[in-house]
Amino acid sequence: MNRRATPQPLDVRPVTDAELADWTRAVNTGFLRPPTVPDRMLADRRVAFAGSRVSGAFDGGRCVATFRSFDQELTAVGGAAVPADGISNVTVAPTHRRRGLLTRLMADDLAAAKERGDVVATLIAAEYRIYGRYGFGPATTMTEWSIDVPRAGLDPRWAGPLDGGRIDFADGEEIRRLGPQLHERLRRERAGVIDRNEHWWAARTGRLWLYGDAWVEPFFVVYRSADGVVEGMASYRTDEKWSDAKQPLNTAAVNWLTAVTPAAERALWHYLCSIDWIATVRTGWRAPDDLLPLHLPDPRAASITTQADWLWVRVLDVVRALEARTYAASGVSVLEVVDRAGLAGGRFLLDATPDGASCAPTTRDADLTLDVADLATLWLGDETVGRLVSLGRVREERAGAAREADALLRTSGRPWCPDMF
Ligand SMILES: CC(=O)SCCNC(=O)CCNC(=O)[C@H](O)C(C)(C)COP(=O)(O)OP(=O)(O)OC[C@H]1O[C@@H](n2cnc3c(N)ncnc32)[C@H](O)[C@@H]1OP(=O)(O)O
Repeated sequence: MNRRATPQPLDVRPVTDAELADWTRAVNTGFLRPPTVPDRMLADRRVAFAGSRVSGAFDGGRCVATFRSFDQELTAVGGAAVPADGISNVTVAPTHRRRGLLTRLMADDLAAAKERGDVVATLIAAEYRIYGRYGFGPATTMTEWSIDVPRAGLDPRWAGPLDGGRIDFADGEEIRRLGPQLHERLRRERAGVIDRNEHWWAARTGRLWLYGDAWVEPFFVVYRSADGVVEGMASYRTDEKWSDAKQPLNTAAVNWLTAVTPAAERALWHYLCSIDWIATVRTGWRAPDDLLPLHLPDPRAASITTQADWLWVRVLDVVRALEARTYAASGVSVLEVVDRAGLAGGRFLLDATPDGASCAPTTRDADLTLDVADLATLWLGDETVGRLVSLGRVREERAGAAREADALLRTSGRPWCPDMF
């Protein structure tokens, strides 16, 4: 008789230290990477994941689903950081897909994050259609440009900043020493930026091997102002490519570039676009309103290679999320927030002024009805209420309410999350 065995219930739970190798093989399998986990990478992951909440699903002792979350800080509009539940390493083995494993892991993690008091959860989505069902909305956009250096029109004889500032090469040790302070300055100013812990700097300077192939040292440069203050930094790698006619066709690919003053930003891009042999600069993950193209005498030399949703946010606490950000004007808006998961929904009165805001549950009539995922999309300022009304995603309960809400939520720049996690 041809009878199928009754499936055993899957064991969904936190992963023990001894199971980390099996868990990491499962992550690699889910991400279509060679499953082998080199000993050094495993040891380094153990260090980097020490504070993480690592969980998985097991079938007959084998790891078939993975999930990791960790404490993160996300900068809201205006510069205040909110506690976030950063989510990463989400995989379900192709042999166990579409049985609700991700849904179980996500529900457990979001409930725990809410319980801990996190204001939002965050992730970078592999595919657009996975996470909306769990209340996440796309909250920042990433743009990458490719710069055709000979067409850009920057002075090729440039020999460094003319404002008294200077650019110097740095080694990994210097980047680990100087980088964290620079990033702290960036994240006090820019909505969407997340914190970088010591493991982030260790992994980007060869101290920890967490992902991908073995370490290849990039170039690091630091910009200092005339009075010696570090205001910018970049990491980039280059290839070796020459045409048959012996013309250099090399590319400089930026891993990350941080600048906290206009002078630093101008100088670092000019530097990258005037390195001998470099014909193309790939900018890495920038904000869609990055000034870069306009730094070039011919902005058309910068063509967009990628533009896509980047950081996804899930609001867990509407009151704290709305009170954490700043507002462009004074006004009141009553929001009916719909949350199918029952974590954050309700009707809230936002009373905003440029000097501060309060938000509280209310029984007043709603001005706008929206899903918790759309609230996340609006929260960092990368979208407008008016556009979401046109898309049929936000319902205007009172004529003019969308325009009034946009006047409050409007921001002068778009949010930017420079990091993948
Ligand atoms: C933050 C990050 O780490 S992003 C990385 C995400 N991981 C990947 O993309 C790796 C490859 N994919 C996978 O590992 C898995 O397919 C996952 C993790 C995306 C989904 O896991 P599953 O356990 O199959 O999801 P689950 O069964 O809980 O699905 C729940 C619902 O989401 C839907 N869904 C799941 N994955 C997708 C997808 N990629 N696209 C569209 N819908 C999806 C399912 O169809 C299901 O819908 P239904 O309830 O209407 O039937």
